Amino acid sequence: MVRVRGLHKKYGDFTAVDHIDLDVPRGEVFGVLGPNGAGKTTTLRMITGLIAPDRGDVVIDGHDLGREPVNARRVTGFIPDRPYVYDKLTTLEYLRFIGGLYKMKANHVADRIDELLTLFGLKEWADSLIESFSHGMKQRLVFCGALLPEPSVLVVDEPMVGLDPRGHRLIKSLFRELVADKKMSILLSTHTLEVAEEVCDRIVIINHGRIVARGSLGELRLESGQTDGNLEQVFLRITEESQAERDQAVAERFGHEPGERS
Ligand SMILES: Nc1ncnc2c1ncn2[C@@H]1O[C@H](COP(=O)(O)OP(=O)(O)OP(=O)(O)O)[C@@H](O)[C@H]1O
Repeated sequence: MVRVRGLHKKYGDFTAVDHIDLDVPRGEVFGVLGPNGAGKTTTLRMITGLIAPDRGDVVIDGHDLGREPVNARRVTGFIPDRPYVYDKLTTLEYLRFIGGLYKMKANHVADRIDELLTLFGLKEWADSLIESFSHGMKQRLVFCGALLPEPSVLVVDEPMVGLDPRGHRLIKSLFRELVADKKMSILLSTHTLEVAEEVCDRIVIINHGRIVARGSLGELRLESGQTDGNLEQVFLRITEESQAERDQAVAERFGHEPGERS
């Protein structure tokens, strides 16, 4: 499970993530939604330990990321928004390299690789150089690499980019299968709201680095007043309302600056 408390990150004077609290139990797909620049990637990268927060705590399966970074990362799989892979390796070399990093036993690595390449339709490219792969094939390979060590927490940033419709279907059903036996938690950020609607048990909506709504789709519908709406309608209503509240707060604050009063 994932427990996040008071996560905060500034870039210079700009606050990218502002006091985020999250709890993701095992067996749950948890969606992190928000407009461009809302702070989703920064939040997910802090949860995986790739960016250090200015303040706040992240605990992964009982391991505090600040105090036990290796133990916390050992159980975390990360699929970033762009597939960074070593182009000059073959599929097998790349996956064996990952197995080595996680100190997996060679026969277990071989079994897992076979299983994952079959699942992701890459078996016939096992000996091909990654540089010959399309964007979607690289994305499938990144999924294989992240799942190889059987993480208990999977953090996924924009998983659908580059995938064809068959890939979309595979990933959506895979997410539900991975959490079905309650051994894994998935934290997922996406702009593809149809995917979030289909796979997420609960959702937070972030805007300007802050959580502006959280709950199941049903709860978000109630909160937004869009009781029959789909997630897109609910998302647009909530983000528009939070933007209007923010604009009003800024106007009130700066509209009453001493120098501007008559
Ligand atoms: N390294 C950095 N230096 C300065 N500002 C940054 C840096 N990384 C992110 N930001 C800023 O922090 C804010 C949040 O960025 P982030 O990438 O987390 O947003 P996001 O919600 O993932 O957006 P998108 O949906 O467009 O991918 C943005 O305004 C971005 O410009």
